[in-house]
Amino acid sequence: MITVEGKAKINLTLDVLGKRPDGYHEVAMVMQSVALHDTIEMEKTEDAIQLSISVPWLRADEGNLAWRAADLMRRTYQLDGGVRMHLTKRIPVAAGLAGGSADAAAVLRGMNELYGLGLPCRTLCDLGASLGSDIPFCLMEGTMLATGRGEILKRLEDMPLTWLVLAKPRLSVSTAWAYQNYDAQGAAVHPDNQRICEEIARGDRKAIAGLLCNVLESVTIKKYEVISRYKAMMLEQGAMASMMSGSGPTVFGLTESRERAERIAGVLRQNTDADIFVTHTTGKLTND
Ligand SMILES: C[C@](O)(CO)[C@H](O)COP(=O)(O)OP(=O)(O)OC[C@H]1O[C@@H](n2ccc(N)nc2=O)[C@H](O)[C@@H]1O
Ligand SMILES: Nc1ncnc2c1ncn2[C@@H]1O[C@H](COP(=O)(O)OP(=O)(O)OP(=O)(O)O)[C@@H](O)[C@H]1O
Repeated sequence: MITVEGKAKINLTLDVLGKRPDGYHEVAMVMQSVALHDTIEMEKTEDAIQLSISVPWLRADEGNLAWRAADLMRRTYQLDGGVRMHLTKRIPVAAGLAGGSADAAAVLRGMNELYGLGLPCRTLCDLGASLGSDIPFCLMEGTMLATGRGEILKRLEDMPLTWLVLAKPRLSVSTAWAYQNYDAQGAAVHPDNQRICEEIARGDRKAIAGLLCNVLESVTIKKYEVISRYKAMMLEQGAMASMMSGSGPTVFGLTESRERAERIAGVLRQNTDADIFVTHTTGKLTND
């Protein structure tokens, strides 16, 4: 039996450059992995794919991205067996943190290892991209500039280790809905991706914090005002900067220390009904 991990991500920036003929949007965004992760135990079976999950409310059948990733590997490489998996879910679902993508990435890695396929990361990324735009990033981890529909990745220097607070309101946002509504309203402010990449290369945490920008934020805030409230609370409590991740609704606040992150988390836990996590940024996984 092996145990694999899938880490959550946050978007330091997210820009939408236009709508494509295939229905996806052309994006340019800086993505960052964080330590909050799901764990999947995996062992070979004769032929079935079996999935159990630590929470009852998430489907454990062929609709689950972990299941679909295992099935994709089995079909693509005509494997002569299946896999039994147990998923310990910690990353909030439909939260803008790529939880499902993280699980799929972990299973792709796990099947590669269990079946001794020896596939390089870039092959797993190509396969992963067919299941979801965020999956290639979840395979690479660290700090990346993502373009195309999010699957074209350029490795950046790892962002300097930064503690952060995550606040997940008790609501879920559909990614497709957020992109669709963006088309109707656009955004007044766009991220400066070139500058943030330069500041990441310099390792200037404060400058990075000053450049956070996500064009989907105003779309989701329009429907769920609570997001602005959590942002304001984090800033009042001394976060360097605060922003919604991905299509939301999770809000993250970057902080100067673990102590500050814990303090902000304490205030949010007392004054809101959001799910609150304290975590930190993590670096690259492979030497691609
Ligand atoms: C919001 C982000 O999480 C930011 O990192 C990603 O762009 C979304 O990545 P994801 O959840 O892996 O998205 P996918 O599963 O590939 O797509 C879900 C839906 O989101 C919309 N979508 C997604 C990515 C993209 N570049 N343009 C889109 O319009 C499409 O309607 C698509 O059907
Ligand atoms: N293993 C999984 N974990 C979480 N959600 C899953 C999983 N498999 C399928 N899903 C479905 O995928 C949808 C999106 O969940 P996910 O947690 O990946 O969203 P997200 O954090 O908003 O992702 P992103 O940031 O990539 O847009 C949910 O509606 C959920 O039912």
